[in-house]
Order: sequence, then C-alpha cells, then structure tokens
Amino acid sequence: MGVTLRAMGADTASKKFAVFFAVSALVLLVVLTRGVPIEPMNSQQLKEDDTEDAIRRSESALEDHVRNLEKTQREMDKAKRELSRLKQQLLDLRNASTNTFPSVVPRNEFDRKRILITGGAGFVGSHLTDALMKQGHEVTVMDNFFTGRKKNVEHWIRHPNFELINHDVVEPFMIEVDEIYHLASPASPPHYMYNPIKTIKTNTLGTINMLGLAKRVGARLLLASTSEVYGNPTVHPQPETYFGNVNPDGPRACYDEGKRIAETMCYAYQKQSGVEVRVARIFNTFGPRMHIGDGRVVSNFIIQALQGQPMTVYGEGKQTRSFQYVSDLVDGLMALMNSDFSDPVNIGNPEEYTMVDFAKSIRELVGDPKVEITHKPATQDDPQRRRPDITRAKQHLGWEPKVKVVDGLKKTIEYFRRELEQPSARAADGRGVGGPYGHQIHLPYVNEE
Ligand SMILES: O=c1ccn([C@@H]2O[C@H](COP(=O)(O)OP(=O)(O)O[C@H]3OC[C@@H](O)[C@H](O)[C@H]3O)[C@@H](O)[C@H]2O)c(=O)[nH]1
Repeated sequence: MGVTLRAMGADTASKKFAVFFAVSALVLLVVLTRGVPIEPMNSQQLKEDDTEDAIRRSESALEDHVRNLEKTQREMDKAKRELSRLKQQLLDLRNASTNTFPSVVPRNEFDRKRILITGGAGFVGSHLTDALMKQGHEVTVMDNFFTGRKKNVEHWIRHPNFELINHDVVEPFMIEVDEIYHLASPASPPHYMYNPIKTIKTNTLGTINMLGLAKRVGARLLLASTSEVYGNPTVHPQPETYFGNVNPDGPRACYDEGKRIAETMCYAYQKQSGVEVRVARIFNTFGPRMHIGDGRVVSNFIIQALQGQPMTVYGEGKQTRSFQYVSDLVDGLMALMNSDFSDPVNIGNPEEYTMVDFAKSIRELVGDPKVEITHKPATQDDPQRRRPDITRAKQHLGWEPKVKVVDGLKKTIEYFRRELEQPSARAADGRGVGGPYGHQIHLPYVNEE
C-alpha cells in the first residue's frame, strides 16, 4: 500500500484528489455529527429575503394592532366619562327625590342674609352652619380642613343656599356677604401648639384679611375669641373687664396672644374704618363632632373611659374648667351677632369642675367603675381655674346656657361610642391616628412630657 501511495505521490493530480477526498470526508463528518445543513449561497439569500418579508408583514400587523388598541382606549375613556356622568346624575336624582336636606325656613331674598363662616367645617363652625342654614340664610363655609372635616357639613352639599370653599384664611379672599363669623383657628392646645407659626398667622393675617373684607363689603364681623385671653387668671370668675394674665413667651402664647391681637385688630378697624365688630370670648365647649384626636379633656376622658383605658389627669387635677354644650354656644354666637353690643362678651357655662371630679363624673356616666384615673405631668402655663362671669351676656343678649353639663355629656358619650365603632377608629386603636396637621395623634392624644 505504501509503495502504491508513494508511486501516486509522484503524481500531482493524484495528490489533489487525495486532498479533495480528505476535505470532503471532513465536511461530511461535520455535517453528520452537527446536523448543520450546508446550503449554497443563493438559497441563503432567498431565505433572508423571505425573513425580511415576514418582518415587514409582522411590522404592519403590529401597527394595525396598535391602532386598534388606541381606538379601544379612546372608546374606553369615552365610556368612563359617560359612566361617571351617569353616576353623578344618579346621585343628584337620589338626593333630589329623597330630599335628604334638613328642613329650612323659607325666606325671601330681602330677609335672607348672606353669611360667611370661616372654619365652618370644624366642630363649632359646623353646628353654627346647621343653625344658620335651618334659619333659611345663605351660608358659605370656608375651611382649609386642617382641623375641620367635610363630613361635618356634607349634609348641606348641593343645597342651593349652601357653598363649601376650600380656602386658607391666611390668603386674601373676596366675597359679597352681609355677615362674617370668623372662627378659623385650631382651638385644641395640642393642635395649636403643634404649628405655632401657623396658629399665629391664622389669627393675625387671617383676621386682618377678614376685617379687610368686612370693611370692603360693609359686612358685620364676629370674632371667635377665647377665655384663654385671661391666661392663668388671678381674678375668679372672670368678667370681660379683667385684663388677663398671659405669658407672652410660653407654649400657649401663639393662641392666647394671637386671639388678644385679633381682638385689638377688631376694635382698631371699628374705630378707624367703621367696621361693625362683635367679640365672643368662648369658654370650654364640648359636644358631637369633636375630632376623635382632638386632645382636649372632654374627648380624651370619654374615649379613654369607653375603651376601659386609664383616664389621664394632667398634674394633680385640682385645676378647674367650666364646660358648655355646643348648642348653647351657637345660640350665644347668633344672639351676639344680632345684638347691637360691640364690647367683648363671655359665652360659657359657669358649671365648674376640678379635673379629677370631671374624670369621675364621666366614668360614672360611661358606666365602667373599673376604669382607673391616672396622673400625667402637668402642662406648662396650664390655667389653674376658669369660670365665666356671664352677667354681660345675660344683660345685653338675654342669653344664658340651657343645657346641663351632664345632659350634654350623655349626648357626647353616645357620639363618641358611634365614632369608635367606625373602622378607621378601630384600625387606629392604640397606634395613633393621622392628626389634623398630618402628624400622628394618639387615640386619644395624651401629654407624655
Ligand atoms: O387628657 C387630658 C387633657 C386635658 N387635661 C386638663 O384639662 C384641662 C382642660 O384642658 P383642655 O385641653 O380641654 O382645654 P384648655 O382649657 O386648656 O384650653 C381650651 O380653652 C378654651 C378654648 O378656647 C380652647 O378650646 C382651648 O384652648 C387642663 O387643665 C388640662 O391640663 C387633662 O387633665 N387630661
């Protein structure tokens, strides 16, 4: 065999044949082991053309698909708009057919007043809104919903005499009205101390804005001032002639001094610009629609007792307060607005309690004698006693409170019982709820210093 190859090796053609044979064998081997088809160039080109065609067809199909999707999307948007229009129509029809509004005294337009209530969605403001609406007046509620809630006035929404405006009184506002009840301000100590600068702005800039408006449109303005202008009083009970004992640098000053300067502004506008003003010095008030995270003593004690938690008395609990039910306050505010008396007037109920006795009374009304009364640190500058002298209100307004504290407490306890049954209150139980300023307020808010 070797001899034969050597003999052939001399022959070049034979060598070429041998190389060709070896390469072919190798290619055949690769094809067999890998399964890769070997195609001629022209067939590959054909396949590429096919692929490009297929891609073009797919692209055009995709574009059609996108166009169809866009069309469907437009149709869906249209259907959604139609659905929400129909929903609104249904709601309007339901309201109109069931006539869910509380009944309102009919008045002709000469007899009907246009009234603005700042802070009208708050605890006191919403009760005042109810009373004025029921009397048949046109009421505009302005609120920034820091401590107020839409829920408090929602039963008037869409009533032709009612309007709700989301506006912060710190910003100027223009409206044609006959009367302004200027209530806007946080009133609970933990709320007004949480953002003291905002409290000061609300009571100063807010009051200037409202007095400016009153001057421009010739409206009468009633300022919701406070018993806190008397500070920690050295005179007891407090008549309106008492100048007060306020620490201008303490934690309560943003509110106390804010209201004091607001009163000063009212009388400056009256003297210099002839604005008709009324100033109500409101003493501690309670009732339904107080916020569950309000932090004042009435809501704290009631919520604690209802939940079987210790009732938190700040300090020794010998400090006193005199409490009025909200309906009495509303009557007093309207009587003052409609009077011709422009000096400050105390609006409060002289029924006075020490905080320890008050806790005991609430515990008894709630009916759970096992609830413990516990003591927390006293708060700085906490007024040690407070009781209104209401001689002026009796004489000039013919007003005095009608609701006994115990009767008011019973109604308020029932209100909080219902509030605590709401899922939002249950969810927040023990872990705090989002406060009116967006901060965490514990349920109830308790001084932990
Ligand atoms: O859980 C509590 C809450 C409060 N307190 C005490 O209860 C008393 C009343 O406190 P509140 O927070 O209810 O209200 P204050 O009287 O301090 O301020 C109020 O005054 C009149 C209004 O203008 C305002 O609503 C508010 O500023 C205080 O002595 C306070 O220390 C408790 O003992 N326990």
